[in-house]
Amino acid sequence: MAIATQIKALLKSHVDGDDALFLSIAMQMAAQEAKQGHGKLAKEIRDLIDEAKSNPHKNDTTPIPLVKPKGELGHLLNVTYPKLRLVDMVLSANIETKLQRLIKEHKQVQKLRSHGLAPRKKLLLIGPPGTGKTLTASVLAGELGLPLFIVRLESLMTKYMGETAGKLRLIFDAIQQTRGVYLFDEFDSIGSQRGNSNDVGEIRRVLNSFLQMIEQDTSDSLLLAATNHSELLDHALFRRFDDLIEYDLPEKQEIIAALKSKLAAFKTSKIFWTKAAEAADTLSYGDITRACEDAIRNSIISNKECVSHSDLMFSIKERCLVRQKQQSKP
Ligand SMILES: Nc1ncnc2c1ncn2[C@@H]1O[C@H](COP(=O)(O)OP(=O)(O)OP(=O)(O)O)[C@@H](O)[C@H]1O
Repeated sequence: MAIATQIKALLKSHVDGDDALFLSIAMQMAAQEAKQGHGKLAKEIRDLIDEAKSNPHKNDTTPIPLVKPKGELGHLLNVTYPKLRLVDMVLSANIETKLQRLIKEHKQVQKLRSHGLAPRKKLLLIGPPGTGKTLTASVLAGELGLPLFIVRLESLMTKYMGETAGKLRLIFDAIQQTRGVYLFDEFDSIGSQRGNSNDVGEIRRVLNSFLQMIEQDTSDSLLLAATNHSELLDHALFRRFDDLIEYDLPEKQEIIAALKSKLAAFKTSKIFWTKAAEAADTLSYGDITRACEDAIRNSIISNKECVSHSDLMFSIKERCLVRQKQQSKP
């Protein structure tokens, strides 16, 4: 049977991501077993080595098999397999740099680990609605070939708040067991420092459980928390995250890029992009997406072959009115 030093060497080569050394130690073990008369075991090890050689890990982002949470976990997590890429987003230079760095770190996780380091993996995403926080989670999952798990907060925060810490435990066990991108959307409902006076003690307990679990997490999963209300977050939370990404409404050039990208699926006649961007300057990316979809939909329904400048301006103005009404609500 294999001796402890060989097992140690095997594990070390695995941690270092040194496949050649791993297989060579395994070959030595097969030879040793054969010498000791364990022919069947030796053959089984050699067959496994042959299989590993003919099917090497291509890189660290080999897609993992499809998973679907079952039982209680199925109520808490919603899984998808996004195919989106960074190029599908319009990004400020600052956010793009941060996301590219994160993707590189996760694609080269073994290299970092061989130096005793871990990739950045706990991100706090803050910013107004429709500015790309959820889209970022999809893009990271798409770029890394990982499943995206969105935590269903309405199932987590039941009226029986005492159950919430147990449910959080289930989620953190899944984070450990299944590598993926895990998004806690509307995170302020857990991370808030306030709460109404009845449940403030319970919310505090849930927050403390979350803080403990995030601190103890040693998985290779990415853990994202997104909120539109960073001002409500407990200050203790900020330092538990490896990076903070701040989203904002798009600037003029970003609006133009978003309009062009969202209209790309349909023909357009001459559009005055700067004028359209000026009209849309209070809108989020989410609103711009809807305005473009409205304009395309209207053109199709009216049997037009393309979206004209006035069609687009009409849809943008409609969206601006919706936004104004939302903002005037108390
Ligand atoms: N940076 C972006 N580039 C291109 N499209 C974007 C971008 N951000 C958002 N969108 C578009 O807007 C839609 C809504 O964005 P998303 O759901 O990511 O917003 P959010 O910040 O998570 O909002 P909320 O806080 O309301 O959940 C996306 O599905 C996408 O079509």
